[in-house]
Amino acid sequence: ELSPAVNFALRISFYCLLCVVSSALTAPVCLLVNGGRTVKNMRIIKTVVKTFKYFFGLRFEVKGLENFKVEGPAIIVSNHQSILDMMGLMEVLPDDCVQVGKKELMYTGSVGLIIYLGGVIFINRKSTTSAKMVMAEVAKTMTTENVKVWVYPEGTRNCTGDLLPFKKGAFHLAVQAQVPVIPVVYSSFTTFYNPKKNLFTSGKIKVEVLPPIETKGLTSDDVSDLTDRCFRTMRETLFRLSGHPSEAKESS
Ligand SMILES: CCCCCCCCCCCCCCC(=O)SCCNC(=O)CCNC(=O)[C@H](O)C(C)(C)COP(=O)(O)OP(=O)(O)OC[C@H]1O[C@@H](n2cnc3c(N)ncnc32)[C@H](O)[C@@H]1OP(=O)(O)O
Ligand SMILES: CCCCCCCC/C=C\CCCCCCCC(=O)OC[C@@H](O)COP(=O)(O)O
Repeated sequence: ELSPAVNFALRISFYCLLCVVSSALTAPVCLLVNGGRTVKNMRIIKTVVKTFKYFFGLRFEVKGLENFKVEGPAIIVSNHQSILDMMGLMEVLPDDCVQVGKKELMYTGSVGLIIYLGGVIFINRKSTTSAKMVMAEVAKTMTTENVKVWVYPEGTRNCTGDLLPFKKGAFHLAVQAQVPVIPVVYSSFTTFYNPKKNLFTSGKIKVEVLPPIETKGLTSDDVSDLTDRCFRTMRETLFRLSGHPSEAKESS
């Protein structure tokens, strides 16, 4: 019987190896099929990544996919718990949707290459000015190229079972492009995944795509309210999906 620490390290290493090897094998396919960096590669990447859950005994229960069916572009915002989120992302990712990621991801070898080929938008989190410039450019191109953009508004991974305060970039982007915000919430991983306790077992993840929040007519003055509204809705949903004790009491 392996100790929990060894077992955890082995499972995480296997996950990373799977990402590295699959990326190395998928990158040439993307290049052959689509010729270079394009969001179309995400369809190929998605097909590969959707098989990963079977290796780890993870199950996804998805509700509200119909909420993605908005006409034209949108900003999708979701909670970010772990590097495992990549599986949950690919489970529901709509076509023609790119993600915003930290630029450090570009330097992860084959994984960086596949992320680059998939059209991920890289931002420098250490420079608000340059991040804002990149986001403003995205606001323009998402309309002309008709793509959706997926942002993790917490800006970093957080596996506490709660949300970190939201950064405002995603909501500025939505208002600048006058496109709806679609929140997506994943139930807390804490029952089956906790790096501090060396816990990583099989488990079920509930996912809910919430109704789009319109931003037509909103200006930069409304960004804070929009951010708060999304935060509150997503936090309530997170607690409901995760069976949070205080929420469970309130709703019973
Ligand atoms: C085959 C197997 C292969 C595997 C392949 C898998 C592929 C999957 C790819 C998955 C990629 C996932 C990547 C995930 C990540 O990397 S998450 C981390 C990076 N993402 C983010 O950080 C996004 C969220 N962050 C933001 O939106 C921030 O707001 C940011 C733009 C980065 C700026 O950060 P910061 O300075 O910390 O921000 P604040 O929000 O506090 O803003 C400061 C003030 O500036 C104002 N602001 C912000 N943005 C804008 C804007 N666009 N226009 C105008 N003004 C803006 C903001 O309002 C603040 O001012 P006030 O306080 O309101 O006065
Ligand atoms: C051949 C060279 C090998 C290099 C090693 C590469 C190892 C890569 C291992 C695993 C890849 C996991 C999938 C990556 C996609 C998930 C993106 C992600 O979750 O990034 C974290 C970022 O959102 C927030 O960063 P921080 O929480 O602030 O930090």
